[in-house]
Amino acid sequence: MSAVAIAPLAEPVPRTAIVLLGTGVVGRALLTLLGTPAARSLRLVGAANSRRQHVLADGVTPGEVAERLAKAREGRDNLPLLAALDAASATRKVVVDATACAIEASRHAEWLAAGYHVVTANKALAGGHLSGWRALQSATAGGAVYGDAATVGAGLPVLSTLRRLRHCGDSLLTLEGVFSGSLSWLFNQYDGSRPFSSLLRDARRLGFTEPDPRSDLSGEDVARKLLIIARNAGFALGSDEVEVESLVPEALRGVDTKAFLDRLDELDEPLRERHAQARANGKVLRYLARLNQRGRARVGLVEVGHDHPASRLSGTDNQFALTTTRYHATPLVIQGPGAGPEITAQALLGDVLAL
Ligand SMILES: NC(=O)C1=CN([C@@H]2O[C@H](COP(=O)(O)OP(=O)(O)OC[C@H]3O[C@@H](n4cnc5c(N)ncnc54)[C@H](OP(=O)(O)O)[C@@H]3O)[C@@H](O)[C@H]2O)C=CC1
Ligand SMILES: N[C@@H](CC=O)C(=O)O
Repeated sequence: MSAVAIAPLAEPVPRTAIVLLGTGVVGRALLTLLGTPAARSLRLVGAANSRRQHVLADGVTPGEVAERLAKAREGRDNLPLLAALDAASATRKVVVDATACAIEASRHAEWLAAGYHVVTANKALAGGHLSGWRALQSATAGGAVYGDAATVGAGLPVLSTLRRLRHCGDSLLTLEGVFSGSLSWLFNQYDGSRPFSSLLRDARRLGFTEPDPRSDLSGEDVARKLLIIARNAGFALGSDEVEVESLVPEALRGVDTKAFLDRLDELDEPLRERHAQARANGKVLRYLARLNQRGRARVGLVEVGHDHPASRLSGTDNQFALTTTRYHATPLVIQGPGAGPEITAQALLGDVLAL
């Protein structure tokens, strides 16, 4: 039998072309998923970190991104990335934002208005000033989709559930829970036997914290999630309307990230005292977020009894208790791991595939 040469199949026009901003812990986990069969309908045409980018309209191999970026010349410009999306002739063009960069987030509305879908783990726009949220609402009116599942609960079905309830005429009355995976992980195991700073180093190493962990400890990241949920529920809540308790000592608020990381031990004594006080009261510490029926919002550290639902969480568990006009006798509770690169990347991939 003679061997028959089979001509390679012409590369089909991809249905969805994507560019990835951010190749940190979440971005890298997404690159891994882009190499799996689940992502076969997608073509990655560019990727960037804060300093460099690599663009190829014919397709970038996800597994080669790190090497390509390392070899690329220094310089960042989003225009070639958007041009690669246009040149791919795909049915859908998607910018995936896996950065924590406020400047990139400030461009989301502009990209949407230009017809690019945006899928984001970056909460800075939707959870920032109300004007940014309003700009997003106007920008999606043209049909481009804002994929935001990763911004709350690292992809737990919170926003999708809320939208579904609203679609049926239900309304959110109150919201309460633990919205931070890193703070959940920290307080679920902090018993005073190990310095808080040592646990925080582990949380950072495991990819649970924000690039600057002060975004978690200051309550800012939790406040953003509360704002995103509240706004999706129809509350036009301004970022200055959330009362936020910061766990970052005054002296560590203005220093740069490196200096902060070098001085983590300064967190230990104040938290040891809070923990001892809670224990003396027969309680445990949990960082809770609350929105009441009058729209009053607060995030902060609370002593809760052992009968409180948040006292029974483990790992990075988030917990969202939604009381609505129809879930009013007991709340609808969504609970599960709320931080980590792999689940967050999956939330991004899910939003891209859902387009
Ligand atoms: N970790 C988690 O569990 C979760 C994270 N998120 C969100 O995911 C996002 C990313 O988090 P994470 O991966 O942990 O953070 P990392 O710090 O690990 O990664 C951030 C990445 O963004 C890159 N970056 C910064 N500015 C720009 C820019 N202007 N253009 C392109 N790339 C840029 C950084 O570049 P460089 O490498 O050069 O520094 C880095 O690669 C954050 O918004 C976070 O809130 C959401 C849910 C859960
Ligand atoms: N740093 C965040 C990650 C997800 O948004 C958290 O701890 O929840």
